[in-house]
Amino acid sequence: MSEGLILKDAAVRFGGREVLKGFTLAPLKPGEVTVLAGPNGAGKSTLLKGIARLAPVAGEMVLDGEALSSMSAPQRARKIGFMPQSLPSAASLSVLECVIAALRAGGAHHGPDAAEKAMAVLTRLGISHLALEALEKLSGGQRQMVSLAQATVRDPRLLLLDEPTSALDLARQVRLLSEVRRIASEGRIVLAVLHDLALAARWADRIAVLHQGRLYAEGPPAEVVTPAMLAEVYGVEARVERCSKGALTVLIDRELEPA
Ligand SMILES: Nc1ncnc2c1ncn2[C@@H]1O[C@H](COP(=O)(O)OP(=O)(O)OP(=O)(O)O)[C@@H](O)[C@H]1O
Repeated sequence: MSEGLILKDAAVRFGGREVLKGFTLAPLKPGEVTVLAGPNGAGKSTLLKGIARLAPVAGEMVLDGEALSSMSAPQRARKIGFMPQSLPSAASLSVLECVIAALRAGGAHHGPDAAEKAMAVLTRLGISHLALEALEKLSGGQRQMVSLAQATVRDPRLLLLDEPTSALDLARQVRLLSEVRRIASEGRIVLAVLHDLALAARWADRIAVLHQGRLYAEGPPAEVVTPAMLAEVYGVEARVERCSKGALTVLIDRELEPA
């Protein structure tokens, strides 16, 4: 059995419009973090939803040798953790209850150890002090950390993250991405949408750039994040500078006139 996630010719149509067009990626391997980047409306969330079977997707999607389309919903829930772009807002539940509900969504952990497991995840993410707070009272950044707790509490084989750092301050961005790297290092597969390419370059093994529903480029960050890509895909004139430890700085000089 081949381990990893295979995405071949993924396509999504909404009405008559083709949003994702024959998207194929080199196999995503356990232990690796792949960042999916691209401009607004490129199709990134649609691809993640398609993998999680929350959007009507065609093409081949195979996880550890098994087609996602042939799995039952509970099987998929056990194998895939999905952190959506929109933050959780189940107002009447506490943080702990939300995370326990996410744990039970996979069909396992109905016993008293569910609370213990949920608390362990909250502690790892540094938000155990929020356990008994109502979700509606949390800040956007706090809710985003709860959303990660929900996506990871079932120890999924495949973790899909849609702009997981968009509401986080600098320290919590590092905390979240460190946790994501730790999860990957346990032999899990991670695919995350990030807009911040410098952040992506610092934390990802590979970056895939989606442009107008198609794969534009993929590879190690230093090979993918180039002034030519930034001009063609994002329409900006930019400089890319290498820093220490392989990190990149992206300096945007101006928006280019449309061709
Ligand atoms: N349910 C839907 N019905 C119709 N069109 C949709 C639906 N969901 C997304 N789209 C369209 O698909 C295109 C891609 O949207 P998607 O949300 O995947 O983009 P994205 O790359 O995640 O963008 P962003 O960076 O702004 O979050 C957009 O043009 C959007 O309007």
